[in-house]
Amino acid sequence: MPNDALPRPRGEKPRRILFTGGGSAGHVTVNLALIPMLQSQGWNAVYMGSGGGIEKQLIARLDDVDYYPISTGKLRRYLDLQNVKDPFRVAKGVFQAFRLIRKLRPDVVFSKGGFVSVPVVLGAWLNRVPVIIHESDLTPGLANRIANPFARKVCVTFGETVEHIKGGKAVHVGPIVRRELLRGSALKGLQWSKLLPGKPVVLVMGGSLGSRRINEAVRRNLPELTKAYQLIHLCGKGELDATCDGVRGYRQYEYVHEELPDLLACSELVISRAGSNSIFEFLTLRKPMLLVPLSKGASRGDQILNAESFRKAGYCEVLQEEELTDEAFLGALARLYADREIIRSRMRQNEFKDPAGSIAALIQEASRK
Ligand SMILES: CC(=O)N[C@H]1[C@@H](OP(=O)(O)OP(=O)(O)OC[C@H]2O[C@@H](n3ccc(=O)[nH]c3=O)[C@H](O)[C@@H]2O)O[C@H](CO)[C@@H](O)[C@@H]1O
Repeated sequence: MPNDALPRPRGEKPRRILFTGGGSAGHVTVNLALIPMLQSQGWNAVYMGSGGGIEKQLIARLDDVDYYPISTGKLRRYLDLQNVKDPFRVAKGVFQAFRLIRKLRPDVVFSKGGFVSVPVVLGAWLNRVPVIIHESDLTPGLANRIANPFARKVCVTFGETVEHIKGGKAVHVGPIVRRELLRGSALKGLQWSKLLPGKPVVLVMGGSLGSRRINEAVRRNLPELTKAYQLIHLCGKGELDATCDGVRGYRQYEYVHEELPDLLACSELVISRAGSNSIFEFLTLRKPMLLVPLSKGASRGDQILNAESFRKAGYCEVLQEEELTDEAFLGALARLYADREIIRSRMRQNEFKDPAGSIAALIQEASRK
């Protein structure tokens, strides 16, 4: 924990904002986009998350953001011995968050959700610090549903989400996309991945943690896939497969950071899970997508709804996990490639009006009250 966690007299400049959110990158990347923007407007940003989660690693890559780890428990939907211990961990987290927030005295808390955010929201509420929540999925996650009564506003990415948010707190702002993603260079992407110009590149991204189902489908079909495409496969931590290393036109990486903009720029199509941040990034960059949403058995089914909304808008092909045969997979990708221009023209009709600016305005407003 940083040493400068000292009380700060109210009214002293700059204003301080406490961010939280974690568990997977999808609960952090919105914060990664907002933090530099708010810092440039004079805010002092601090972060509260778990001691060992991905949020800690991702926030460490930013300048001037002090990180405060707290105890946290997972909100599981399945039976597990940890379920007995976790309520105690969450209670400890609430206590830690309460004390830290009393010390740090932020003007406002911005929560991107994920299980680690619940103690922080409660700690803020107990200190009477205004809370703004962000929900990027079509239906709210469990953490955000628990946090809703303690929040002033809930910013949402999908228009359809407004009706799922209780208390009339929803504000439809649209997707928050990291600015650097818009500045990719196709040439650099090809050079970095050592792929060739002229043959279409498909980027495979199974969400921030990777997806075994997608990884297996891609690797099983490599001989067929590499006839038509080159592949950049972001397969998730611990999911590299050394037996595919020499395959011509195939590159695999566990997770990429600053290379992602260039890799996206050189990709014609994307195969992905249907995590909300990822698919809105692909939409913003006009990348036709083949989506394989996480099944209801393994989640609350939010990705199925995210994917269905994009399918209706004509941005993607969708295959449910149980439909993921080799024939269906290759067929859907071939259709996507054939339809890529029409899909891109539909995507071009979709313009979002400064979502990050709308959130900044809500943050300013909440911090004044
Ligand atoms: C298994 C699980 O619980 N998944 C949830 C999680 O997904 P997940 O954490 O995968 O979230 P998203 O797909 O929304 O976002 C992933 C983020 O990681 C980034 N990225 C990914 C790979 C990489 O190599 N480099 C990189 O920077 C992407 O650009 C994106 O910004 O949060 C999403 C948003 O609430 C939900 O929709 C998902 O259902």
